[in-house]
This record gives sequence, structure tokens and C-alpha cells, in this order.
Amino acid sequence: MDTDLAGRVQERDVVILDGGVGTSVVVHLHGATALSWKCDGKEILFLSKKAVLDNSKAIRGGIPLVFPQFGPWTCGPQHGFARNKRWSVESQPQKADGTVTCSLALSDDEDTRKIWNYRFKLVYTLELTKSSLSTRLTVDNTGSEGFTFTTLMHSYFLTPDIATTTVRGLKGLNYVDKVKNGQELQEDRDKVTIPQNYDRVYQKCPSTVSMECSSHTVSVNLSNFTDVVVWNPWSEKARAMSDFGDEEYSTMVCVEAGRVSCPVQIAAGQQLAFQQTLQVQAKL
Ligand SMILES: O=P(O)(O)OC[C@H]1O[C@@H](O)[C@H](O)[C@@H](O)[C@@H]1O
Repeated sequence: MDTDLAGRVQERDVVILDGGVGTSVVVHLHGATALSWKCDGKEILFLSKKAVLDNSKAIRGGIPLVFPQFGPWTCGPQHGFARNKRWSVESQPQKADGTVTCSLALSDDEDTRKIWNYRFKLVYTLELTKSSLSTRLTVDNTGSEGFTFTTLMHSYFLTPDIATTTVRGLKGLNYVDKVKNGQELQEDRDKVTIPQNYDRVYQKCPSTVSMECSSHTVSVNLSNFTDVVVWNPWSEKARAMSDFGDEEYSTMVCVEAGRVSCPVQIAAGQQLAFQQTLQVQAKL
């Protein structure tokens, strides 16, 4: 077990993808939340020191999965139930040709049908290589009627300093600014800096955006995702969150790949896949 997580999580609650030479991913079965991704010994994901890891709450950090609803939901919890359910292991980590692959699954049950009466199976597949992590969510409508949903991979990235962190690939895109009452604006910067409370939904995104900090760049390659949410709660909101340290906003940024602006329709028996590939490039 990773030394930073030892003592914080129970072994029965996690699955570890071990790529060797300081490369690994630790996934919590609660929400299928990737808690840690180490690339050549370096941690890439932010996990709050105050994150609750006892299966009782959505995990504050890593890569929580949002399904079937992004944001507030009239039927159930904010960001849906997937991040609050225990997932099962569909296939244990296996290493072949330098890639470690593992799949987790979640299907509808009595509790999900009580609040959202549809039949589904989600399969979440992680693929770890020396410098990349791909996460693919397959949504299978196993019922006899269609439904709509929104979904998102809520990646929290660790950065040495938010003041020198930028997000690239967003120039020219329209975005909804949730901090400014949902105003629709256009991004005119090549390098987006994050100097305050940010909560923006960028729409019609190109296939790659990236997070750049002083030590490395993480590119986020999107497949079947059209939106990217950039989120940082900043100091005031940080203080109001019980599972987030007061100063931690200065060492993280969320760059979230999603299908959230417009709900996805899925017919009975249909299967749809959404994928992001994160690639790390260290600065020399
Ligand atoms: O506190 P939660 O439910 O994990 O949500 C965190 C944030 O998640 C982001 O994706 C949303 O755009 C924000 O509005 C929200 O505050």
C-alpha cells in the first residue's frame, strides 16, 4: 500500500494497479474513486487531507465519478449516486505489455431504483501505462425504456501552487460561469489562470485540454466528452467545506471531463462509452 494512504484506507476497500517503477493507481471501491495516481514516483492527483474514506461520503479528491446527474438533483444527491455507491470488481488488475488494466462495475439496485427508476450497468475501466492513465465509463441501458443522464469525471489535480497553474485549450470556447449566476461568456485567454473561486462549464471543447503547473503538464484527452468544468472553491468556500482543508485550494484544481450541458439520451439496450486519457509530461 502507498505510504501516504496507509492507515487512511482499509485494504478491503481499495484496488491497486501497480505498474512498477513508482507508477501506480489506488482506486477506492466507494464510488470507484481513483484516490492516487503516481507517475514515476510523483503524485498527480489531489486528495484532501480531510477526505472521508470510510465509505460514508463522496470522496473529496482523486477522480470521483458523476452519474446520472451533474450538479444539484431533484431526485437525489448532488452529482448523482454513483460516487456514493460501492462498486464491485469486474476484472482484477492485470498487466500485459506494460499496461495495467482493471474494471469496476455498478448496476441499479433497490436504492437507485427508488430515486431513479431505470435499469443500467456501468463499467469503469482504468488503464495505466508508464506516463498515462485512461479511464473509460461504459453506460449500458439494461432496461426496456430509454433514459437521459449527465456524467463527468471529476478529476482533482495536485499542483505546487495555484498561482502559477494554468489550463490551456479553452480559448474561444463559450462557458457558463456558475459563480456569476450562470452567465454565458466566451474565453479569450490561451492560458486560463485561476485567481479566485472558479466554477465554469466550458462547452464544445476540443479533444485535448491541459493543466500546466511549475513541475509538469497533464493533458486531458477527451473521447465522447464535450464539456470541461474548471473548479476551484478558493478560500471562503474551502472554509465552509468539512472535508477540505482551509488552505488546500492553493494546491489543487479540478479539470473535469463531462457530458453535462446537454443530457445524453440512451435507448433501451444501448451502450455508450466516455473516456478521458490523462498524460503526464514532466518539465525539465
Ligand atoms: O461539493 P461537491 O458536491 O463535490 O461539488 C464540488 C463542485 O463540483 C463541480 O463540478 C461543480 O461545478 C461545483 O458547482 C461543485 O461545487
